[in-house]
Amino acid sequence: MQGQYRPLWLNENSALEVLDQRYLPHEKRVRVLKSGADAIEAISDMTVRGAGVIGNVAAMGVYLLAREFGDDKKRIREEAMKLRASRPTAVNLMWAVDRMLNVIEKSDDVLADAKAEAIAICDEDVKRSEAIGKIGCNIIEKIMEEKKLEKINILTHCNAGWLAIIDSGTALAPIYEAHKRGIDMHVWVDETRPRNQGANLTSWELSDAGIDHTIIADNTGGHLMQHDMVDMVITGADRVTRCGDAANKIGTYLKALAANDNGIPFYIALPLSTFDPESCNGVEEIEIEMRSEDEIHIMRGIDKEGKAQELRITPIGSKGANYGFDVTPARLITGLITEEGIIEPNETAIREIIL
Ligand SMILES: CSC[C@H]1O[C@H](OP(=O)(O)O)[C@H](O)[C@@H]1O
Repeated sequence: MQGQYRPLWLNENSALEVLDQRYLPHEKRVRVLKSGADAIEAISDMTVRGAGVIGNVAAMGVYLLAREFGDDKKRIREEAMKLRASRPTAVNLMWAVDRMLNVIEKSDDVLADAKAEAIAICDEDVKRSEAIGKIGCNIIEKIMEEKKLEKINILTHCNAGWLAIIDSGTALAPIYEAHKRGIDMHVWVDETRPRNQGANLTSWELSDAGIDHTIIADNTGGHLMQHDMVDMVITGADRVTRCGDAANKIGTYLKALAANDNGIPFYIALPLSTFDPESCNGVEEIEIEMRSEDEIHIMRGIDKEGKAQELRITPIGSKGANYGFDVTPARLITGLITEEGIIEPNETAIREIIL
């Protein structure tokens, strides 16, 4: 299951190797995960991140638990529950652990079945992201036709490329497909404070693919939209309720408001595994991850000599509040791009597909 654009793979000893996303774009470091505890740590400290990949690593983490605890299904389940709680917002994590545990429950050969299921979950994401790419690209072409555009400007927030869902992502999948189809395009990349997934990861992916892009400070999008410099917005999602509210990286909601005010189409791209049928009102029902305030106070990067540095940018003593996600209400979303087609963000349309 190793491919050029895979952020995780099994090595020859069947241990899990992951691309350590904390060091990108400056260093391509690989971390080896040998146990369920390693997988929990890698998800919590954001060695790996992005809704889909968190789910993949969680699935592999359950397989690693099977390697540790053999046929002891009770122990595997207990440890898997810790894995399930390693980040609270992205629903793919819970979905993947539950799917693994269902297979293990019925299995007579726990290790072999766990390995096969974890690989299947990863491989299915390749198909999902490919389909999202094609379906989303058709929308890009439609918008260009309607607006008679020769070149399209797309804004994206955070990173929802192949580092987040193998092999081409969710929000970036239509952009990769458009590039393949030879569409003239430019991407505005929100830096995505405080962890800078846009500035560090999306820009790295797009540079590697040779796609024209510009990194902007998070607060720039509204201004660009007022001046007709954005034709559409596409983001990923960590959890979408059965009524169409979408939790995504903090700051997404403000972009959706600005897009709505300026009549700009705002799409969310997601695999069906990101839907949460249990919840409806996302603002009230989705748990928002709170992360360490250090991520607000401290910037990481490299100096002129290429040496890694951490710099405190706030006064010692000032408090920081680090909300990881926000919820964009369905009324601000033009459409949900999924592997099954475009879904309107409302309960009737979503129920038809997921229930
Ligand atoms: C495929 S969705 C990617 C998704 O992941 C982000 O969160 P994080 O970097 O904290 O895992 C974000 O909300 C993106 O849209």
